[in-house]
Amino acid sequence: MGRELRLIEGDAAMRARLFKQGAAHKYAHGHALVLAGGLGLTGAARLAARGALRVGAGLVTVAAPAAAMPECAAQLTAIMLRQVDDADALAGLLADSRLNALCLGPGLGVSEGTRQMVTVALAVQRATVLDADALTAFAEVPEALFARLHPATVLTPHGGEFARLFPDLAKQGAADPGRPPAARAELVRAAAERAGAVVLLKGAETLVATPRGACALNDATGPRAAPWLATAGAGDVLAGLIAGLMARGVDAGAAAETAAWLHVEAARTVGPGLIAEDLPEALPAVLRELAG
Ligand SMILES: NC(=O)C1=CN([C@@H]2O[C@H](COP(=O)(O)OP(=O)(O)OC[C@H]3O[C@@H](n4cnc5c(N)ncnc54)[C@H](OP(=O)(O)O)[C@@H]3O)[C@@H](O)[C@H]2O)[C@@H](O)CC1
Ligand SMILES: Nc1ncnc2c1ncn2[C@@H]1O[C@H](COP(=O)(O)OP(=O)(O)O)[C@@H](O)[C@H]1O
Repeated sequence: MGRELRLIEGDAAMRARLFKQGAAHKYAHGHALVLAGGLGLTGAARLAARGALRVGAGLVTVAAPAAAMPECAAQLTAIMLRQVDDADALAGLLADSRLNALCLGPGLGVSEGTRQMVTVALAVQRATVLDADALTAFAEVPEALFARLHPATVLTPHGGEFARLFPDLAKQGAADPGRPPAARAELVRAAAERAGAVVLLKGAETLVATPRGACALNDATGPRAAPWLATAGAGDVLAGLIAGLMARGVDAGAAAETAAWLHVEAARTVGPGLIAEDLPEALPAVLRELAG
């Protein structure tokens, strides 16, 4: 018999981890850092950063290379901005241990520079989300990535990215939407065990597996269907939501599950016509409804 596949729900445990209490100041709610790509490529990181801020990280900073600083500065207000041109500069910035959750990948580019930044980020052993180009950059050398991962890392591949890192598991149908989630869950568990990190495989039926063998389903079919979530940048926002929750101290598995659930609720609040920018802005209504 297969192992349990839990359904992610907006329950009391989720409420307990989402709502801020008491008189704590902003640093008590964590500081998320989102790495941005070059000129003209910063939209994805800005979407992620906005998600991190809306989900309650106390502070969010975007780090961008020199050429992209004016573009970011023109677009960011509550979100802070720092210049980071390469892996050495990132290492310098990370000397500030208050930057407690990192998000790398959206719009970052598939390059040696991205691999070096991922390596630096993983070396400091802080809560980290790796998405998009941070995954694709290791397509030729997935074992080099897995060797550096730690349990506070969340990988958020879509089906294509999953196949680049786990080609054998993809061939067995891990990301095949025609297969039942319970069958796919075993393959996503195998991915998480191999990687030594949480793996969130995106789709209408998103699966979240931990390296210890737990697996949960965020079901966006049937009554929770939100097909309009298949829009450019939606996954970038999801990566930011996870980073924001981890900045607040939520562990990797719970952060991935909670973010996936909120993401679909936000999409359902907006409805058809949704674009990625709408997702962070829909969060206050989702959180209000969840609070009851
Ligand atoms: N506003 C912005 O700035 C935005 C910036 N963005 C940034 O762009 C960068 C590239 O990201 P990306 O995801 O668009 O492209 P890529 O990594 O080449 O993968 C796409 C290929 O994979 C395959 N594929 C298979 N299954 C799949 C699935 N389930 N879902 C999706 N794809 C699937 C499929 O190939 P096929 O199967 O069709 O041959 C497809 O052609 C990245 O940095 C991202 O952050 C975007 O987020 C958009 C908004
Ligand atoms: N048919 C669908 N129904 C519900 N959610 C979907 C559907 N298709 C994709 N999604 C969600 O939309 C997001 C797309 O992310 P991704 O593929 O990374 O796009 P991008 O790179 O443009 O941000 C994921 O969170 C995924 O779970």
